[in-house]
Amino acid sequence: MALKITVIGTGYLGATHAAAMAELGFEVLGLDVVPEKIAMLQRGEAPMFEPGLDELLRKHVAGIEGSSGRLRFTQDWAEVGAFGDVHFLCINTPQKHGEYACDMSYVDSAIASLAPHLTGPALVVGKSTVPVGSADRLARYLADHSPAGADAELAWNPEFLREGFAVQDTLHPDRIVVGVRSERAEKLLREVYATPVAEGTPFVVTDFPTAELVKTSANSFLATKISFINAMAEMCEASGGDVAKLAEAIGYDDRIGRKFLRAGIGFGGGCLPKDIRAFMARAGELGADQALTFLREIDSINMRQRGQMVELAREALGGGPFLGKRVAVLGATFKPDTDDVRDSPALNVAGQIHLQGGQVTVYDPMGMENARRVFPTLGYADTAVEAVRGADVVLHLTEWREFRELDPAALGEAAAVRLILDGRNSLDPVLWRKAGWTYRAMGRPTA
Ligand SMILES: NC(=O)C1=CN([C@@H]2O[C@H](COP(=O)(O)OP(=O)(O)OC[C@H]3O[C@@H](n4cnc5c(N)ncnc54)[C@H](O)[C@@H]3O)[C@@H](O)[C@H]2O)C=CC1
Ligand SMILES: O=C(O)[C@H]1O[C@H](OP(=O)(O)OP(=O)(O)OC[C@H]2O[C@@H](n3ccc(=O)[nH]c3=O)[C@H](O)[C@@H]2O)[C@H](O)[C@@H](O)[C@@H]1O
Repeated sequence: MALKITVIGTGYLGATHAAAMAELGFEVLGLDVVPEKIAMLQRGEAPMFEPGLDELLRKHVAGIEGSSGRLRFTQDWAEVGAFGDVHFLCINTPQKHGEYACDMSYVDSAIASLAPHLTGPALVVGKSTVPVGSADRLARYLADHSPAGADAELAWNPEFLREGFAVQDTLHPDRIVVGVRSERAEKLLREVYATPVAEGTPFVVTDFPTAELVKTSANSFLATKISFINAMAEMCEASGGDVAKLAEAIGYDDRIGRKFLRAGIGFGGGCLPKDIRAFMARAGELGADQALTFLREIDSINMRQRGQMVELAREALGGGPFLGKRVAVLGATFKPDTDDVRDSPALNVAGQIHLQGGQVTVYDPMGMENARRVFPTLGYADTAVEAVRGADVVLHLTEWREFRELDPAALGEAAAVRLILDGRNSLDPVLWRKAGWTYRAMGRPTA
């Protein structure tokens, strides 16, 4: 009989994981503590914008005409405890307020709610990104707080999906990593992931600390590539070089690779920034000073990029205060193809200029609702052209395809001054300059 799977926490990761598990043929029950999310999911609607997810939900959510009926959602812990053979934890692990460390309270609370309801045999599988050592602590908690007959066991299975590609990444991952303490746990996880493994996805079996560290080091490496290229952008800026050409040229070396070498306002989102900070905090606790010092530099280069963008805008406007200047901001999400504005470099830059007296108007194809909620005092427009109307400078801060397809000539009619700063190094300078715009990007020649 097919395994029964529960997914606890149905946000960006969990909603996708639940739908993907149903697609792989399992009976799935998702749980969240936010009633609005459950209500949306029960209607087959994703609680966020993620390409392809609504379609996958509608294909499987029970009660929707023509669906497989394999996917249901609930708020009832007893139902979840009794339902599953494998319980995936997809709970948020944000940065603690005012500290670098990871806030594990949401995961702790979810395990505390689940444990007493488990019926055996039950495998609880952590997917959240956590500080190394957490799985060991949670395994002990589970052993102490689940009913004896439940035979409950913990495994750790970090997730590597990217927002914007979440469905594809979940169904066809680069690799599957599992931290396990028994053959039973490994066997169950091999059963869960039999389809991608049969398609050739590597299945890496390891211990708890390694599984936890694989996740945080993978994100740290990605962050390192971005901060490296941003440091090179500074060198290019100082010497007249072109960081886009430099990235292309070094990227042809297979050992370096071309991905994650786009210079600009740096990385944001609900993961990379908080994950490297949590890694730093944990490195500090463990006395791993090299790791701490190294990651601190990656983080500070990244945060500096946002300030650099503000200074570039100030300089382009002739220096001095932003007071009375009209600034159009294209992009609010932390990257394209998502509505996620968590720790968004674009909103951060927009906010800094606004707080310094600039009259900022933001437009984003998908992130307007979330941006308005977290930054209600910024100005917002319904289209790119409206945002640009009367602007003294245009900042391109999230590289949506819609912005690459804009007609610079038409936009020029709306702007007061044809001045564009490309914070994502992804517009075509030739096209914009041809239409009479002054185009500037960090680490690129001025003309
Ligand atoms: N968003 C992403 O692309 C990826 C996220 N991750 C990791 O996955 C974890 C989850 O991240 P997201 O999905 O982005 O966060 P999220 O905030 O979108 O989703 C977390 C969900 O857990 C729910 N929740 C909180 N406390 C709960 C409790 N006690 N019981 C049941 N549900 C509870 C929340 O209501 C929320 O819906 C984090 O550790 C993150 O670092 C890992 C890889 C990719
Ligand atoms: O742990 C997580 O949650 C996830 O974090 C990242 O995924 P994601 O946050 O969706 O976004 P990325 O595509 O990695 O982009 C992160 C940030 O880096 C920026 N970036 C990316 C690439 C680049 O060349 N330059 C650059 O500034 C993006 O604009 C964005 O702000 C990782 O890529 C995933 O593998 C991981 O699972």
